[in-house]
Amino acid sequence: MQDKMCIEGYFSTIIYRNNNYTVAKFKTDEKAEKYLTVTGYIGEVYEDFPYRLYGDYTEHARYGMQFSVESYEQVMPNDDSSLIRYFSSAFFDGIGKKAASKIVAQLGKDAISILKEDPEIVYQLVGLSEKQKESLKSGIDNDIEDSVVFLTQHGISTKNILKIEATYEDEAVSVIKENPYQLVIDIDGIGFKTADKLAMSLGFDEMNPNRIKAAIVSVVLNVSMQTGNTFTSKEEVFRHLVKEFSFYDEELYETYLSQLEMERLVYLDGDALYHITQYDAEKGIADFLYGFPYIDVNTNELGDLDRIIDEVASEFNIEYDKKQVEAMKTFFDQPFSILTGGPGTGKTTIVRAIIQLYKELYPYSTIALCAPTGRAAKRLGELGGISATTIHSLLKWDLETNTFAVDENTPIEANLIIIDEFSMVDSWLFYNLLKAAHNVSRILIIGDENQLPSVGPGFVLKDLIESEQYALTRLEKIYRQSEGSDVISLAHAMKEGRLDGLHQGNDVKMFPCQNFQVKDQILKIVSNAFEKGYSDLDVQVLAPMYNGVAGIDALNKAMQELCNPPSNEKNELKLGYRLFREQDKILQLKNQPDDGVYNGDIGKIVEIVDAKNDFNNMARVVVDYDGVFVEYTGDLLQNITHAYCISIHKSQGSEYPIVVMPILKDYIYMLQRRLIYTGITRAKKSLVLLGSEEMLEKGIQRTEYHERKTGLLKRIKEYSEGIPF
Ligand SMILES: Nc1ncnc2c1ncn2[C@@H]1O[C@H](COP(=O)(O)OP(=O)(O)OP(=O)(O)O)[C@@H](O)[C@H]1O
Repeated sequence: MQDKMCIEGYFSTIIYRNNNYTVAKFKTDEKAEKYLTVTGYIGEVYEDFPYRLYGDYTEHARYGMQFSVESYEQVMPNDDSSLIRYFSSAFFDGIGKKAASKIVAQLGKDAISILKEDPEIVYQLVGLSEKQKESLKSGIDNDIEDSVVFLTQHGISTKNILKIEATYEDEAVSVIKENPYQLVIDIDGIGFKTADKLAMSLGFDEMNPNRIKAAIVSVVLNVSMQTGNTFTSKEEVFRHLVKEFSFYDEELYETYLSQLEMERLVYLDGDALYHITQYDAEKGIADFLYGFPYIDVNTNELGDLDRIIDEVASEFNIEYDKKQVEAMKTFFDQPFSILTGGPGTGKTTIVRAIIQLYKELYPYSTIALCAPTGRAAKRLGELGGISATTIHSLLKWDLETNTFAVDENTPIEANLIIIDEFSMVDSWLFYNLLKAAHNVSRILIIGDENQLPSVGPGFVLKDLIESEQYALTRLEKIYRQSEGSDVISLAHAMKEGRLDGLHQGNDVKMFPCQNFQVKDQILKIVSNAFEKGYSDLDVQVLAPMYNGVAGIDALNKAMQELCNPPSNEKNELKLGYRLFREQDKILQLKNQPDDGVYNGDIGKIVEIVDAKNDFNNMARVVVDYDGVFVEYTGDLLQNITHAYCISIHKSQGSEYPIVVMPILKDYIYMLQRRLIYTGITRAKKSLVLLGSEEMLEKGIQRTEYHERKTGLLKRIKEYSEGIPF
């Protein structure tokens, strides 16, 4: 901070504000009315309080000299005029310029610190009404501004300061001084590292119990997030403590674990160690489903179901087979049911029928259709004549705090919830959905049980099915006969560990090639597809890893050259090792619900504005996601990457006309049946596999590899066996 420029003055006008990114007029000289435009992440500021801003002057091509703020702090007013301005500000209700002058005249230039130290002094002031004295006392008591100064001094970013203030209000400084690691627990977005930095600068000891306990909680959560397992083991966490924190005391470790368990930060189940959020999620799911539904469901009208199914069949001009009819009846018979099946087995067909039947049977009821990704939600919405949303937007997720506005107190206002692509739903998200579903009378989940599990911890679909406690319809007959049906046959064979039809079909091709040849082969295939009229959005290359000659990064670079070469007409932006260009195919990496764009969505860059041409002095990228335009600046730019080649995990929930998938020896540690199956079932029309058939064969034989450790099945069983816990 020391080597940064520093200016002092008052904020006068906020010109622009978006997620705390602020452009403001800042008065640097009150008498001369001198203003400067300042930009940066700035929280709530007060007009009548002087501020000290740290940062740099920047010359803006269009708007001239500006000051880019890196951090800021309030300055205690200490001359007559700024003190009078302060005491007559909105902080002190009922105190005007006259009364403020009296305060300053009696207490002098240290008025603020005198009042802070001894607020009772207000009663000794003369010339103020009782009301004014009370107002002075309560206004001065406001500690928030001290916390800004304190946190700034300890290197906490402005963004995090805003979150800390919102959570602790007046208590911020005292909470942090006592235990900075409390931030990890209370503030989403502040991790162990940030809190640790603060603690170290406050002089905390490396072996401070709060530090080691916070480290344990953070390791437990990180291991879960990295592995997808909902729990880890006591031993594994201890190994991390030894390696990363030089903590060797096993006895003390046990003590800390018991304390953390009592504080409800972790949960121990034998040797299995859960982060409390993961335990609560699994227990909460089992608990909710055990008692579901929580309201009376009237099933009297169902006498007519057979007739109405016939009506719907003729309306849609289809003859449902026995299993499909059974699926519909099960849905109406059971409040919670699961529909599973591979591609082309009629899942969509059944959902469409169920929606129609439900509307006829319960014309005044409402249906919430949702899916974990934006793309899947869009597809789902197209079939039922009802709009579908992502689960996150159904629950009104708040990105900043990672909380849901729709919850047990503000529940989902629908009678039926249908969730598609359920294999992608993790345990924590499902729990949050169920918590808000007490007024719902029916839930239907649909998913392909052979696909990869969710990115987040848990394997909910698998556990629910394996528990055998819930109504399940497994669709097996393949109906799709048209384009892409060879892909579907191959997928179904793969489920049994076979590769039927790999060389016979028209829609599936396998070309042998070595890893160093993959790039050229892909470029050839993509060029051929372009010649046939396909666009780069139609062809999706999928790979399981990022590094190496045939990794995602290298393939993206090569494909960018082919699909979107440099041109004078296209603006570019370099971000780290990536070079974005207008017209690039882009992948969204995170959920951004406010912008209507979600993890896994694919779009095209329509505009890149260089920082020097931007009003806010920030580089800007605008991406078009099929009509939804999203603007990225600052940190948000981390949320996009190139999408010519993406990971199989990221492709979950999406489908593409042509999928090209290298299967190479390089990927040996990644290849397993669920991964390959998920990748190939993304192909709607054709699938091109490149590489080694031997690796493909090996991969699909690997079924237990990387299987997740979860506790949901056990929790469900405990409930069904009536074991209280
Ligand atoms: N009983 C049936 N009679 C005739 N065609 C059917 C029947 N059931 C489904 N189909 C047809 O089979 C095709 C695949 O069905 P559907 O799209 O519902 O399957 P899906 O399981 O949702 O597949 P995917 O997961 O690939 O989207 C569709 O064209 C559908 O019209």
